[in-house]
Amino acid sequence: MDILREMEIKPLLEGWPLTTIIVALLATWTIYSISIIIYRLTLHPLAKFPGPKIAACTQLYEFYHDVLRSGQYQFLINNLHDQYGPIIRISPYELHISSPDFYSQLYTSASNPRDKWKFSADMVGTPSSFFASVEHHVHRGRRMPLNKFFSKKSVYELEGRISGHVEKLCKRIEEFRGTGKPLSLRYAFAALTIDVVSEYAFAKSYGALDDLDFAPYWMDAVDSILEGCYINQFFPWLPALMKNLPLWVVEKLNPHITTVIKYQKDLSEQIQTIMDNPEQDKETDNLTIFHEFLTSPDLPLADRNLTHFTEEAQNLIGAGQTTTAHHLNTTMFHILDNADVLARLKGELETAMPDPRILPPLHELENLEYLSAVITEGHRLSPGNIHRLARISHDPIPTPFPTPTAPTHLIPPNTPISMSILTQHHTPSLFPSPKTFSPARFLSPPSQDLKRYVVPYSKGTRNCIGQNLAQAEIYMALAAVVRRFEVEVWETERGRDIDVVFDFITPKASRESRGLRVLVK
Ligand code: HEM
Repeated sequence: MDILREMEIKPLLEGWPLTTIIVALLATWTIYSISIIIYRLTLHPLAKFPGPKIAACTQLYEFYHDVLRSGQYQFLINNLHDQYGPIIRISPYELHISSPDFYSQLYTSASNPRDKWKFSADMVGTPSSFFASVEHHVHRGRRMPLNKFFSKKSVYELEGRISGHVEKLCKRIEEFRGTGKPLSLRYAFAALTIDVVSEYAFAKSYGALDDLDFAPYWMDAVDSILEGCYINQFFPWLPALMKNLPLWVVEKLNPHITTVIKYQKDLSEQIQTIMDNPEQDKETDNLTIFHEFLTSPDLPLADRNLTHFTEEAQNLIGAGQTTTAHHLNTTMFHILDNADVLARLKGELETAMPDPRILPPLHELENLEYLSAVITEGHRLSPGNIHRLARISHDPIPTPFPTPTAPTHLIPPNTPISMSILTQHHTPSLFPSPKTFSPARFLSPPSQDLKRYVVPYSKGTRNCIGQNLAQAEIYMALAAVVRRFEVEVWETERGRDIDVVFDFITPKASRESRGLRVLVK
């Protein structure tokens, strides 16, 4: 075979100078690229949809804005909607929609299944997790065992685990009272959320609230993993390669990763112990997600292994920590930054918590009208997940927005279609002055209708599995901190420290941001 191949190729190339071969290859590549571009602009099923031509021609446009400019495409997409309308082509393959009424058509229940787009599933570098499962049925099988664990009922049952950590947070805040020493609420809240999610899911708190400085390395580690999300997307083989590199090389490339690797090792050991004896702890309070996985008939056999469990655990920690901490940090800033909001919230909490030392049960806090409005407005103004969430329908979807260039009103099947929570929450026709923090917009009678457009946890089969846990943390922490402490914002500016300027799936403020810092009086 080899001799035959040599005989065919050799005479063909013999006598050709190297430059001629390179020029021929380049010419072939150029002709191929031009043909692809012409196809994408003319005959491609998405050719009729509006949007910048450069985005339709090549994904390098997205690469430029998300990889080279660090998570900037989402913000540009918002501006592109002003220019091109509610449905736009943002890459050769993907459409983005800004019409809030389309949300429930895209993020649907199991009776109208959607797949995830592999390109966006690759962002987190955990291919065997349910978050990154592409096909609807694979996702269902992997997520099913945990649905019960994170249900509203389970959260109520485990309320004590959460409030215990809120009490610990308050004790730590107390240490700063009257000292004149600034307290980083950003790291304090992040410590709370990592302790809660680790205790809730793995029955083993990471003890970040016990650390003198609130273990900032946890948040920094999760942040640094998330900053790599676009690299993972464009080079999906990279996370697997990193896992196989010697530790010292990985540490050189990303010093924050040491915490994560150590934590993954701890987690693997804990999982292995449970795998060796899944019946252990069954009668105690120490049930973990791994017990659920191992004893659930729903989890496919192929997924009952250490790699799968570790990836699920890693996602829960990452998703559970930064998102909830972001809400607490941002919302607390806006409460303190708006004297009337603070006064009204304190008034409501004084009635609900006559003895500030006693935190009412969660269901009572959830019935407080103003606290609920503040929390919803916090989600609206600065949602914890701002990246566009792409879904694929195997059937064509009718679009309600006719455009001169897309007269068929049908989105072709198998097209990645995305919407973004940030775009939706900042729609001025629904939320006038969208950048203003105004809980009152959710108080007047039309508010119930307005609330359905606030979708911080997304919708449909792939909505946030941890939303009941997150809501519980947020209600308890805000109620306790606002009722018990007089705090004053310290050297924190909205533009520099709070407002979001990067989309790394979760939102991030400027590089100079130190988060919310306060003095406790
Ligand atoms: C304010 C807090 C939170 C916000 C705003 C939030 C937001 C979201 C959103 C928008 C999604 C959908 C992502 C997608 O479609 O790709 C999601 C998924 C997810 N969230 Fe959350 N989340 C929060 C808290 C939590 C917590 C506390 C946990 C952990 C217990 C968690 C675990 C997850 C997981 C595992 C998924 C993947 C669900 C799936 O693919 O089926 N989240 N979250």
